[in-house]
Amino acid sequence: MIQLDEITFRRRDGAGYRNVLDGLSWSVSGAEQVALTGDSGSGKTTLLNILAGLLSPDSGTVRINEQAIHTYNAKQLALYRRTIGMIFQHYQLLSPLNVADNMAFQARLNGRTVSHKEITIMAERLGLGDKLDVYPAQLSGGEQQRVGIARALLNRPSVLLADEPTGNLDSMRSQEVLELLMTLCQEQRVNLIMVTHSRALAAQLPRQVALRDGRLHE
Ligand SMILES: Nc1ncnc2c1ncn2[C@@H]1O[C@H](COP(=O)(O)OP(=O)(O)OP(=O)(O)O)[C@@H](O)[C@H]1O
Repeated sequence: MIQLDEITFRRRDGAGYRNVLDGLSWSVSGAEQVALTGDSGSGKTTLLNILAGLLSPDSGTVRINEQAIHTYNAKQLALYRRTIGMIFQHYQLLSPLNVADNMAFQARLNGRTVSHKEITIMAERLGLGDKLDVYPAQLSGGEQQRVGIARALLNRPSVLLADEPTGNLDSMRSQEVLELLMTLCQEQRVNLIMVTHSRALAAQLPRQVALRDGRLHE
């Protein structure tokens, strides 16, 4: 459950400032899957970063599952960030760890025990069943992307923020990864917010919103 009210976020623009987000309000119910679209520079990544607690709005309120994160201090935000999942175009896998350990990394960092069985099941679902012992450098871009998805989901997040999660993949792979992401989020009842430039991908999510002039349009 996400509730944003009257969010304003400004960036320096030449000599002055510009409101990238300008009185933005938005409500997303639990486990809803939403595609976030908008022109380049419209503020999509800024909005994801606010939802992730990486940026604070200049004004307005941000409630994620009843947590008023706009009131949080740095320590509280760090704890909050552990409860959400983030998938970015650059998957940031850890090169000295094999696929299995990369998958479990985030959950373990949060003190959650991840069994080998859990890792194996997730790997099978993502078509990585025979890759658990190999290292990121030996994987294709699509495989690395799927390890990133597994890592986020094994952490059992309540919200998954995905910024162009299929950005580096060809259209067939993008389609595959999107379908997996949607299915797994549905099964785990995870709120999925996915930024994409692709109309074809956006159209497959049950809800689409476009960021324009600092606000969201359904
Ligand atoms: N660190 C920064 N300092 C100043 N301005 C920034 C910074 N990061 C982004 N901006 C500006 O804020 C605006 C929104 O950027 P943002 O990255 O959120 O857009 P976006 O919709 O995600 O774009 P894209 O689709 O190209 O990734 C842009 O005008 C950008 O130039």
